[in-house]
Amino acid sequence: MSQSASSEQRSKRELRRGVLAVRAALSADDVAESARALARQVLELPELAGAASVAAYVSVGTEPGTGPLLEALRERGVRVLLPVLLPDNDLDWALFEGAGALVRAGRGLLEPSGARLGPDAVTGVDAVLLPGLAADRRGLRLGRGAGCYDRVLARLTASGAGPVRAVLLYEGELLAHVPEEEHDRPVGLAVTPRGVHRFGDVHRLGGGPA
Ligand SMILES: Nc1nc2c(c(=O)[nH]1)N(C=O)[C@@H](CNc1ccc(C(=O)N[C@@H](CCC(=O)O)C(=O)O)cc1)CN2
Ligand SMILES: Nc1ncnc2c1ncn2[C@@H]1O[C@H](COP(=O)(O)OP(=O)(O)OP(=O)(O)O)[C@@H](O)[C@H]1O
Repeated sequence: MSQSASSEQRSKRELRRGVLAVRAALSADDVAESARALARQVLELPELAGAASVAAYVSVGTEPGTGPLLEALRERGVRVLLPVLLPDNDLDWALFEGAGALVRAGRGLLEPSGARLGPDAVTGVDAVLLPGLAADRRGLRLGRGAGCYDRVLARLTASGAGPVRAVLLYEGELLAHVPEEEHDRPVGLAVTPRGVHRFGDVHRLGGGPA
């Protein structure tokens, strides 16, 4: 198990490098245009139509952009929770209260400056929009490698909460296969600037909600 896990870990590292190199070549205009398109795609999701609360993230650099999306969700009256990175790589959460209430944090991140709601706050939302670097047709997702969102997905499962889980990606990051470790849990959909990709329950691995 440790043998195959470490080869999967090496594959994950290589894949992350490749995706980040492609993202690094995007211009600021590319990122801004994609962010607008991504906002349109997410806002049109029927899965989000009745959502009162959504957990999202504040994009930085060339990540799939969430700026226009965060503003639009807030305008809709949606309660938007944003992550705050904890020293052990778990995530705390605080409310999005406008771009002016975001502060520079470690590791190049922008985080909300308001009251912390606790790591379990994410179990009370209707939808979670996850950052990621790639996903495959089973819905398995590759993240930055700190395991932050693996913890979030595990926490959702453990609590029995069933929010929509959607990873935001660029189109080219939808792959036939991403390396899989035992702790990986699938998401339900991927949203890109071009469209929505729903992953069938038939491919769902053990541990997820029915
Ligand atoms: N915009 C954004 N916010 C997010 C995440 C994310 O991927 N994107 N996260 C997703 O989990 C969480 C923060 N987790 C992080 C974990 C590790 C590193 C990190 O190791 N950064 C490198 C430099 C940048 C990089 O490699 O991409 C470092 O500090 O060396 C950054 C964020 C919550 N907030
Ligand atoms: N539920 C969990 N609790 C604590 N640590 C975990 C959990 N799930 C995974 N991890 C740890 O997180 C580390 C990174 O895992 P992995 O490489 O799959 O990250 P990732 O999914 O790419 O990143 P992220 O979840 O941050 O987006 C691994 O060492 C793994 O053991």
